[in-house]
Amino acid sequence: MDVQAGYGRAAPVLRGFSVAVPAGSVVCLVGPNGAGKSTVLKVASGLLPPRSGRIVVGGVDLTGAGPQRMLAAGVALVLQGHSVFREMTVEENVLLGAYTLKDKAKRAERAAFVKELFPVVAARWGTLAGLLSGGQQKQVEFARSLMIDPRVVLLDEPSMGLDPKATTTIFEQVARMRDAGTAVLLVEQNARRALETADLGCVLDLGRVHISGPAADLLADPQLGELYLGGRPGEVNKAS
Ligand SMILES: Nc1ncnc2c1ncn2[C@@H]1O[C@H](COP(=O)(O)OP(=O)(O)OP(=O)(O)O)[C@@H](O)[C@H]1O
Repeated sequence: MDVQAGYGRAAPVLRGFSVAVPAGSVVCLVGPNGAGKSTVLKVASGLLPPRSGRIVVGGVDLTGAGPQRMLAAGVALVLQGHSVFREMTVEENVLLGAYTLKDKAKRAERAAFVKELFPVVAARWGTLAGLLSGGQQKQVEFARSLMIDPRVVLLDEPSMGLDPKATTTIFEQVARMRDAGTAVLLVEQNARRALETADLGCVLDLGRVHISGPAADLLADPQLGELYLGGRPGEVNKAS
């Protein structure tokens, strides 16, 4: 809430930024390159302490908490690109997400849950993760992030580098995570597709919220479409 944040002595990237991610919803952050979308995720996951403002998780003020405390409070981060360990099996990769869970029964329960949620993960459980396609690896990362039963998952560009078919699957899986009870804060270059999956959208510009509201309203706003979503859906080049 009202977060100012930046890097080193440089001018702030976030200048009084606020976003709420209600339980059971996907919130999509949209904005031009360099607007600070990834920075929001770094602040929310405890990787970058805010210069001012507050971070509240489930009603508890966690401002200044590092990544480990944020994780313990139920904030999981899925990084941009691929972070599976290619030489380890899918099972080993997924179970890494549960290293803070000491209770074996709870670990097994969560593993069964993520296998049900992500059928590909279950089907390739014993396979080396490096042998999976990019979209399948991303689902392994989703499954790993859900092992701690997080309140909120932060997703940084999950469709990056994926072909259209894999992108569709990934957005379907984001919706399934939400439907299974996890709140999601999603950053995507593919803003239109992401807003189609999201419940709420928030446009970030110059370090502040430019506009926020139901994702469907943002998608329907012609001005936003021109500025941030690469034109209207299905719009053809009028000059041709
Ligand atoms: N580790 C860093 N050190 C210094 N400056 C950084 C660092 N990471 C990001 N920045 C700067 O912060 C600003 C916002 O970057 P950020 O990655 O949050 O934007 P973004 O909206 O996610 O952009 P993109 O869509 O291009 O990924 C940029 O000007 C960037 O150069």
